[in-house]
Amino acid sequence: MEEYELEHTGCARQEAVLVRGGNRLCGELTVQGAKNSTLPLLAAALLCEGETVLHNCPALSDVHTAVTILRRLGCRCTHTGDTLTVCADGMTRCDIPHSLMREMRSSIVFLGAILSRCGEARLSFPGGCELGPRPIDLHLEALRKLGAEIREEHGCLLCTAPGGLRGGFVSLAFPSVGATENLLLAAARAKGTTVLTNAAREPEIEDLAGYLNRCGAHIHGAGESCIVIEGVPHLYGSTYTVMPDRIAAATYMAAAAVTGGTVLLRDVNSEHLLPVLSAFESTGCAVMQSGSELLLRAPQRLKPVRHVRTMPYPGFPTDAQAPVMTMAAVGDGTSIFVENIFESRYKHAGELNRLGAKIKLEGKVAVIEGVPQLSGAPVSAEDLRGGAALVIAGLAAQGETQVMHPQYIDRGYAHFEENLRALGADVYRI
Ligand SMILES: CC(=O)N[C@H]1[C@@H](OP(=O)(O)OP(=O)(O)OC[C@H]2O[C@@H](n3ccc(=O)[nH]c3=O)[C@H](O)[C@@H]2O)O[C@H](CO)[C@@H](O)[C@@H]1O
Ligand SMILES: C=C(OP(=O)(O)O)C(=O)O
Repeated sequence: MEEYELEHTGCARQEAVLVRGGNRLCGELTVQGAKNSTLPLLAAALLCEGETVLHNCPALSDVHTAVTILRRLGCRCTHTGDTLTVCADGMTRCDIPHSLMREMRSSIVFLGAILSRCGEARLSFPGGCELGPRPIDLHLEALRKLGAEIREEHGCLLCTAPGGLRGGFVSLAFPSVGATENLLLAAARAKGTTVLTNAAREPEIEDLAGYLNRCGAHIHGAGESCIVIEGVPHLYGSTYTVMPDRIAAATYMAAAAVTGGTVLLRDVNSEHLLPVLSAFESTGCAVMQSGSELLLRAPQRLKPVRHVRTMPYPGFPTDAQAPVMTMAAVGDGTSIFVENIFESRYKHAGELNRLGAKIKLEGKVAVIEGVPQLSGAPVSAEDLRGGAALVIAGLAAQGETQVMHPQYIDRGYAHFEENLRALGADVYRI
């Protein structure tokens, strides 16, 4: 075992992804473990006595940040390959510095876990990709229902749970993924029973509950709108395999699709992908599933995607909106997208237009008139999925595309260029 040092690139600002378009992508790929599952699972390690051993952790800068937070809290973190081992028995602190909080949105899920473990927590507001306002009012409201006292001072959240957290009734005004996770983490060891209604139903919630239950928690109904958590006094660290990343899978499918290619993905949970599979099928792609494998075969020219409306799970995931928009951009006809989750998640559209796409925006609606051919140009990633979408568009474009600020892509895709090269793409980090 070595001290944890995942080989994330932590790249400097002047780096770019260089794509020479035109190659048809063909081949096989094993999909990484889910970022959005790994991060709350690492926070869950704080609640456990003994070691948490997580297999299938992707090598991402966000995972690196989560491990840095854990180490700063006094946890021991080691890794072998994609297995991370965390022991929180020697935890010494209950605060996270602003510099780490602002690195990623998921830093906020440490709040529920630290509060439960220490009875107090001090941290600031989380950072992450700019997708419009991303308040945490629902997280704080939910934790207050469990007895937390939270004050905001100079941008810092000062949280205590005098007498410990107690179970309670919580109804979320919106099925927020992060607020649901924070509540599961806070309630798992609270005194008494917590009932959460209008909970997020994303598969990552089930993964978190699955791990906590393996450690001794009593959580019922994860994956449904009503979750019941009977608090237990102790949780014991366990071994667990992170679920496959449904958004990474959709991204590689889109990459193959825009090049008229064929890709066989391994380690996929097709059930989690149902909301996006119909979008692929509407473009004329053939999709075949067998066990944990999924085969996508794209036609030479895609049909339009027609309609995409992002919604909480089981609706179409907002995280797949940008990659799928690249397919609409080269489809034979007009597609209409409606982004219902985040206020400002179309920053990639203007950059796609630089590559020759025809996308018009009006509020939450994007109208995409497919063009037969994109043409390479310098563009800039403004967020994680938008950055991946620009690389995908570059694969379909004639000539060279340079995508600046690839550090966004490193937040969510492990070995992105390497994986695309394995499928035949001409793509390099420069
Ligand atoms: C690390 C992680 O898992 N990130 C995912 C998580 O983000 P995240 O957990 O931040 O997303 P939420 O489900 O909380 O946010 C959805 C919507 O609710 C709003 N909201 C949320 C919390 C709150 O306290 N108040 C509030 O108004 C947000 O501004 C947003 O408009 O779910 C999103 C929606 O599927 C995904 O795009 C992100 O990839
Ligand atoms: C928006 C995302 O992540 P985060 O919530 O961590 O910013 C994402 O994974 O697409």
